[in-house]
Amino acid sequence: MESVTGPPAKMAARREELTPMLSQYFSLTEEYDDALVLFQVGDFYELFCEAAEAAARVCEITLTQREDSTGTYPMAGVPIDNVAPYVETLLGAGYRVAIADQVEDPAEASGLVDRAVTRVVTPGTVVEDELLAAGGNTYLAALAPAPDGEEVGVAFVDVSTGEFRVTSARPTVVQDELNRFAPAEVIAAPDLDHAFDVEGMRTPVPDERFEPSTARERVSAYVATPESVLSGTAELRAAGALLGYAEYTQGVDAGGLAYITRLTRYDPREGMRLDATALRSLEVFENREGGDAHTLLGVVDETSCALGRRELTHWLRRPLLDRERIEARHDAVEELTRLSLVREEARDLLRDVYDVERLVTRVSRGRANARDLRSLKATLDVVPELKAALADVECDALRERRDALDDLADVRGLVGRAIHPEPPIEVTEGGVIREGFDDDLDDLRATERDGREWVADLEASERERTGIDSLKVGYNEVHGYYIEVTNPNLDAVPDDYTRRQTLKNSERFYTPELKRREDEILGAAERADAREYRLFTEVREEVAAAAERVQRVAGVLAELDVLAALAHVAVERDYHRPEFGSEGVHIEAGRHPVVETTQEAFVPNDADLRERPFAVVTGPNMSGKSTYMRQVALVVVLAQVGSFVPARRARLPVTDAVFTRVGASDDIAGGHSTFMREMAELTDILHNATEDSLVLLDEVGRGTSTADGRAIAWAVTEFLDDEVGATTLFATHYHELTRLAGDRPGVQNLHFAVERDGETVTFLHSVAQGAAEASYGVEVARLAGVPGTVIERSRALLEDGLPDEGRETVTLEAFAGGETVQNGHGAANGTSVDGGDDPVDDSGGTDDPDGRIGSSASDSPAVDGVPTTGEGEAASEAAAALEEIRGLSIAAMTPLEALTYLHDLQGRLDGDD
Ligand SMILES: Nc1ncnc2c1ncn2[C@@H]1O[C@H](COP(=O)(O)OP(=O)(O)OP(=O)(O)O)[C@@H](O)[C@H]1O
Repeated sequence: MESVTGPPAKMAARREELTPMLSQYFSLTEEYDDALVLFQVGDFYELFCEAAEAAARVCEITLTQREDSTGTYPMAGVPIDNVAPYVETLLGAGYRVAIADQVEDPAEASGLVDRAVTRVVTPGTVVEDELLAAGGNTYLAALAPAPDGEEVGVAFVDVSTGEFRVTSARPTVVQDELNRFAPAEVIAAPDLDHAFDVEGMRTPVPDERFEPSTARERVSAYVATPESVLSGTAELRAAGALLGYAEYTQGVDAGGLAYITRLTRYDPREGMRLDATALRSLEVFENREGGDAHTLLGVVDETSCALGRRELTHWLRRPLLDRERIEARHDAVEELTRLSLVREEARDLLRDVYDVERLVTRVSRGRANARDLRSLKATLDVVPELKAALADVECDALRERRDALDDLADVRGLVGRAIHPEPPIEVTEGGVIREGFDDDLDDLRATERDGREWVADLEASERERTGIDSLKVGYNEVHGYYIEVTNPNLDAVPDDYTRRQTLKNSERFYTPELKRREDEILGAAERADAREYRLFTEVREEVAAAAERVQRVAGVLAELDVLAALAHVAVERDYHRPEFGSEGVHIEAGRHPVVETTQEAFVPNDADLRERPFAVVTGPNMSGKSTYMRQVALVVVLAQVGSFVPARRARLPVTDAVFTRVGASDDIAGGHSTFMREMAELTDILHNATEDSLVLLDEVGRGTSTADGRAIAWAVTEFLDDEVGATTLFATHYHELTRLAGDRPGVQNLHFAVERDGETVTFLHSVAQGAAEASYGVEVARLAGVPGTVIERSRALLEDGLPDEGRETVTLEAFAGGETVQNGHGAANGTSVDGGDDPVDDSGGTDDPDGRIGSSASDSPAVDGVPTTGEGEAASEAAAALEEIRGLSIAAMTPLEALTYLHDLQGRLDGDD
């Protein structure tokens, strides 16, 4: 980023000559040198010099010139009333924004108005409602290494809700946690060696924030004995630095974030390992295009309020491992599926629940207005009703939650008595406090009211007294109350009228009594407004003192909302309660929770992985392989989240991790080649999967040559079966893998069959035992219209193997852009490897170290036996073709595209097209 934060160079050069206001601006930019300072001048926030230019560019606002003794410089401003969208744009462009407010009433300032930074807005510390997604979380994270360097402490806070979590673990686990929480901003200790992969902004902070003594002091401001909550200095440093930085951004002193009451240390092993790759490929939160339509969250999110939605996201992000806890959730869901009236009543009541987690943080920060307090009360009013609705529930999980609901009668009562039911947004202009709450206030308002009534009656009485029928009594801001008499009636004006204002057709007057009343009314109103504000802040502080209790209630409401939502989904979508056992995965009539909602007739499928936990899944493209594999994983995930599952019956082991290596995920943006990425993901699985894990492999080895890919796939299967014992579903086009089932008792073949009727092929989408036929690719090619001769030739080659095996051939090394190890097996000749052959065998390859083709084009298998049009021409055509092939991205092509391309190429080499 260009250096537009910090003090402007131009001002630095002429520091002494700056006007007092710009000098103040300059000091603030020096102090907050990692942010753009928005400097309040009246109703605008202004920026100057380079900062103004940057803001003008990013926010598309007008740049103006300002002139003083130091010369001219650019200035840009945004209205205070509508600052949120600009802040959002600046954050989006990678800036932090320091809000420098006037902290003194300009009317009372003797000279320059005092200004101070009241808030630094950064991506991870946003609290403004306009900038936050409802029902989501925005996390800030801090990382600090343990003294032994083995573990890393990591802390997360959501400044808008007060959620605070700390843990420490090995770097790979910490990386998983970072993926799970996806913090919008991260700070790291200076001695952190390990590089973590995060998308959020990395913010440098002063080293001392991470010093153990500073950090300890900071944490102590929130929990009496940090050691009772945290384990080890890494956690302490991370937590302390995080709190320090969060306080800095909110402009408060140590301990000032009073609503952070739940500093929780957690163990990452409490949750199923579900890394970013798995979350992505299972489309839990985002679909493959990055949108939120057609995701697991989208299907099961039947929550009624933002609290519930946020909680559900947590649950999905961290499925449980503890069977008791999981089953307690299932008990609750089950009971709620039965008690449909209770469920629907609860869901209805929960719709009136506001986002109290955020409300209460606003209350604690002294930012809540009277409407917020009313919303809080409206939410708390739900509690007794909800308790009543749940009066007869029986399972422990629901009873415990119901009983944990504190209806906070004191807080509700206070807000109910004190705050007007429909208060204005402003809290300084009266109308906020209810009558009857405070005698002094009532007296003041009575005086005001009496005065106004007297004025209201004045018109009639003065008309009568003066006999002027057109006489009017009015009020304006500048002159106050007046009696208006039109020019023709001026003769009738009594002596006690004093002239106040002359208009074109009339004169305005006041009387001594009117003046006295006016002073009384205005004085009473002003004092009443001030008193109301004081009373309001007192009420707000009293509510803030109950923040921890409110947050606990919010937590229980959130859980009840999720349980009711899951029960609703179970009923609506015909999900059933899964059981747990140790025999292995067994799902009867399972469905893909998302695909079934988009498909007119979804075909349910069984998955029996008890005896043979490793399944090689074959079948043509589009037959349903990956849908099937994902549905098994999603059933497992949903079960451990505490949900019922889309299956007639499911008996499952508790799974410690779901790993996926699905599709040749294009990670061009990430700078890795597809194949490298694929192998990196595979490495992670092979190292970390256990016999309690579920592994999905889809098309492993696709990014390299067929021979390499097949060899890797074979070896991976052996390793997972022999060494790991994980439950595995492996979809592959390498048909020879199906032979493994013959030798290995733990491996089974499953396939997706299609029904053929003459020219038409119907995908049945149903899984069956055994391997698919090998020639589906050729079949699909035929359906797509590849010429008959090519099809016949392909069939012949499939059966007999490619001609001239052992001769130098075009190796697929060229296809992979030179990144693979050359292997002698050509693209297709592997299909002829018979039963006894070891597919990893590297014999019979070319020796050409460059991996280029050998002698002439006529050596290539594709032109075998085809007359050439002339040696020289053919050679140059072949060279051009090879060059083209080298540039191809095979991994990005479908088999059909590859086949069509080969066909065209053949035509060109034949010279007859
Ligand atoms: N059980 C099912 N019932 C109905 N339709 C299904 C079913 N499974 C899959 N489909 C439909 O078939 C389409 C293709 O499924 P899927 O992507 O799982 O096939 P695939 O065999 O993995 O294909 P490829 O090998 O090309 O990746 C899906 O988008 C879905 O619309």
